[in-house]
Amino acid sequence: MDEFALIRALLERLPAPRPDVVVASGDDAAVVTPPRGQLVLTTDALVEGVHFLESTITRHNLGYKSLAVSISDIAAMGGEPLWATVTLAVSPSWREAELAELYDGLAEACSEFGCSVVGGDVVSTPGPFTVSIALVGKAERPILRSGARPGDILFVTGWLGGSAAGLDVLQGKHSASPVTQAALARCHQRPTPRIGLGLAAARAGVSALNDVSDGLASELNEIATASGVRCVIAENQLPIRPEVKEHARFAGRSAVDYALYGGEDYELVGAAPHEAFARLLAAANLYNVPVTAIGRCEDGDGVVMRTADGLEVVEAKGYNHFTSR
Ligand SMILES: Nc1ncnc2c1ncn2[C@@H]1O[C@H](COP(=O)(O)OP(=O)(O)OP(=O)(O)O)[C@@H](O)[C@H]1O
Ligand SMILES: Cc1ncc(C[n+]2csc(CCOP(=O)(O)O)c2C)c(N)n1
Ligand SMILES: [Mg+2]
Ligand SMILES: [Mg+2]
Ligand SMILES: [Mg+2]
Repeated sequence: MDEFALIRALLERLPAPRPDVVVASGDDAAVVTPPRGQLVLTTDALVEGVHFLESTITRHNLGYKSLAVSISDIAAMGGEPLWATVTLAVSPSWREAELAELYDGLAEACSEFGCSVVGGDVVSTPGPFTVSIALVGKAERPILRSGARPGDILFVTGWLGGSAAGLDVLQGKHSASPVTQAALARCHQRPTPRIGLGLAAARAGVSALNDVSDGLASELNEIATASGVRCVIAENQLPIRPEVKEHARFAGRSAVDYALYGGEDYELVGAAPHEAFARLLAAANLYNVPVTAIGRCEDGDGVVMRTADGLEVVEAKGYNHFTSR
């Protein structure tokens, strides 16, 4: 592979940039026109062997997911994505055609979510393949993790547990039916960042927001710590994906564990005063994605869950890069 021919071939896969991009790839840096409001910046890396294996994701879906997870962080700020840079550390085991497939997935996510790749870097590595994406977005009223107050309602968008159960399926741990397996694999490979609901949350006056990358337990603990509140959730209110319950029965695991500790669902979890929550629910009708109340914020600290047996402490023990393996 020639570095410069590779870059040209990859750029051909991308859609035309947004109108606010003055100079995209091709010069020393990109040039963009700043929007009104505030800018939000995020970056995340996906590493072969840690975030994916050849058996757990296609090249196309890896491109899609690597942008989707960064968009999810912008959504969790109540913002919308604008411009991305993409860094590839390519190991010798990868061929140009596989990188082109990855770029097709990236291009699909750019078109679907309205953002542009404006630059990047390609380097060789003796180590595992790595894709790292930096993303700039805009937010008129950024929603922090620290704004939750006692009395606020805790809520989560969409469905939980699908990604971790999907990873089980993709690693050969079978679940009930082929239809269930396909649905769970899709959750793992193609998460949908909740941009519309994040914007609706900002307009509604939601007080705190986070996205579910490491697991609901971890994200709620981050809100509790940043806001100085106690999060009290109810086990029987968690919106666990029905296919996860089916898979969990076959796997002999608890469906609630997938929801609390599995991670990579890229749903939004937040807190809102009653009136703001009512406004969010009304707006959510537009998006065909449920918004579910899962508990309340109280005075105190930490996260607890009401179960049939009483209150259980929910530790911050989701995915952790330095303790999970
Ligand atoms: N190497 C670093 N240098 C500076 N800040 C960092 C670094 N790594 C993480 N952070 C910051 O720490 C905070 C928490 O990072 P973390 O990666 O846990 O959040 P996240 O991206 O929402 O979660 P996830 O990576 O699980 O999706 C973020 O504000 C992030 O920008
Ligand atoms: C092969 C394989 N093994 C395990 C996992 C699970 N996993 C990896 S990183 C992570 C948290 C999110 O990443 P980050 O915190 O870096 O944003 C999770 C849940 C996977 N996806 N693939
Ligand atoms: Mg991160
Ligand atoms: Mg996040
Ligand atoms: Mg993480």
